[in-house]
Amino acid sequence: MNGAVRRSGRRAGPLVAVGMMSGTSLDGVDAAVLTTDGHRISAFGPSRYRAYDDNERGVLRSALGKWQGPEVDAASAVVNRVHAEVLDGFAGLDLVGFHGQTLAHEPRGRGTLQVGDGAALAQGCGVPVVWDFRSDDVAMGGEGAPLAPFFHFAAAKYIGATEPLCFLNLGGVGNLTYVDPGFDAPEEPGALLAFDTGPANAPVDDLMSARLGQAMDKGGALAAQGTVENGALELFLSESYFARIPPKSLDRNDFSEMIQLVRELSDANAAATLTAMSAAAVMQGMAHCPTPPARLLVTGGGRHNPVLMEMLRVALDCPVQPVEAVGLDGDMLEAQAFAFLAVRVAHGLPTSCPGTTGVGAAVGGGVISRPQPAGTLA
Ligand SMILES: Nc1ncnc2c1ncn2[C@@H]1O[C@H](COP(=O)(O)OP(=O)(O)OP(=O)(O)O)[C@@H](O)[C@H]1O
Ligand SMILES: CC(=O)N[C@H]1[C@@H]2OC[C@@H](O2)[C@@H](O)[C@@H]1O[C@H](C)C(=O)O
Repeated sequence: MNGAVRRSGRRAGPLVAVGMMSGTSLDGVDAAVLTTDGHRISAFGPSRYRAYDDNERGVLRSALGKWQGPEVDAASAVVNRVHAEVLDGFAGLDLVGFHGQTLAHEPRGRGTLQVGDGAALAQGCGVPVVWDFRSDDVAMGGEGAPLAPFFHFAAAKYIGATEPLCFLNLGGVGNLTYVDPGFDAPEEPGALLAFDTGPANAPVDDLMSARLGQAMDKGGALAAQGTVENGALELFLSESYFARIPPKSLDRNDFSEMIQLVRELSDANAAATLTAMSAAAVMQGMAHCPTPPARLLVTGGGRHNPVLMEMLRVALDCPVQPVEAVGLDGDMLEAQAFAFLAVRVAHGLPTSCPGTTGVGAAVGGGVISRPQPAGTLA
C-alpha cells in the first residue's frame, strides 16, 4: 500500500485506484482503474462490467426508496457479494472507490443512503476502500449529488479543453456539469456548475418493464416508431423542479408518476413521449449554464439511444457528441469518477463545493476503511 493514503491536504503522489459504481438503472456494476494524484489523470486502466441477474435486480428494486429493514439488508448483501466478485478480477491496486447502490436520496429530509459495506470489502480484498461519499456533503447542507463533476473538471483538462463545455450523464437520472477549464482547481468559484437535469432512462426502462417485460428500449427502437404527445410533455415541463436554480438533485423515483402521464398512449407513443421528456429536461437544464458551452459531451447508457441523442441535437445550439469523440469511455466514466474521488479523499482534497452540490463550502466526503491485520478483528 502506498503510504500516501491519509487526509494530509498536501500534494501527494499518484495512486492506482479502481472505482466501482452501481447506478440508478440497476443494470449492473461498472468498475474501472485510474492512476491519478487526485488533480490530474495520469492514465486509464482496465475495466469490467458485471450485469445483475434478474433475481439480484429484483432484490435491489424491492429495496428502492427504503431506509432500513429486511429488503435493505438483502440489497446490501447483493451489493457486497457482486462488488467483491468484480474486485477479484483486478490486481496491483492501491485503493478502491466504492460508491455502493443508492436506495434512497432525500438530502433535505432523511439524508442519502448508499448500501454496501466498505469495511467488509476492504477486509476481503486487502486494499483500503473509500466509501460513503455523499453523507458528509448532505450533513453540511449540500445535495450530496452529483459528485462526478470534480472528475469532469479533470477530464476537461485531460482532453485539452480550453473553452467552457458540458458533460451530460444519461443514466437512470440525468446530470449535467458545466466546466470552465480556464480555472486551476475545481473548487474555485465559477469553475463548475452541476445538477441533476431530471429523469433520463429510468421512466422508459420502467415503461418497457411494465408493458413489455423488457429492461430497456434498445436503440430507441420503440420510441422511433411513436409520436410525441405534446400535452403530456407540457405537463411534465410544468414541474417546479425545472425552474429551480441549481445545484439540485433527484432520487431515482422522484418522477415515477411520469408513467401516469402516458398511460393512455400506445406503447410506441408512450416511449417516444417519455424519451422526449428526458431530452426536454436536459434542454431546460442547459438554460442554467452561465455561458453557452462549446459542446455537450454525453456519457452514460442514454448515449446509445439514437432517438434521445437526435432529440438533443435538434434542440440544442452546440454540438452534441458521445464522450468517445474525445477519447473517453462513456460506459465507464462514472466508475472512473469514483476512482478519482477515492484518491482525492485519501489525499485530503475536497470532492464537492458550492457549485456542484450547493454545500456551504468545499467538502471532502468519504470514509476510508483499511483492512485490519489478522487477529485484530473482534
Ligand atoms: N443500446 C441502448 N439503447 C437504448 N438505451 C440504452 C442502451 N444501452 C443502455 N441504455 C440505457 O442506459 C441505461 C443504463 O445507463 P447507465 O449504466 O449509464 O445508468 P446508471 O449508471 O445505472 O444510472 P445513473 O447514472 O443514474 O446512476 C439502461 O437502463 C438503458 O435505459
Ligand atoms: C444520489 C445518487 O446516487 N445520485 C446519482 C444518480 O445518478 C445520476 C444522478 O442521479 C447523479 O446525481 C448521481 O450519480 C452520479 C454518479 C454523480 O454523483 O455524479
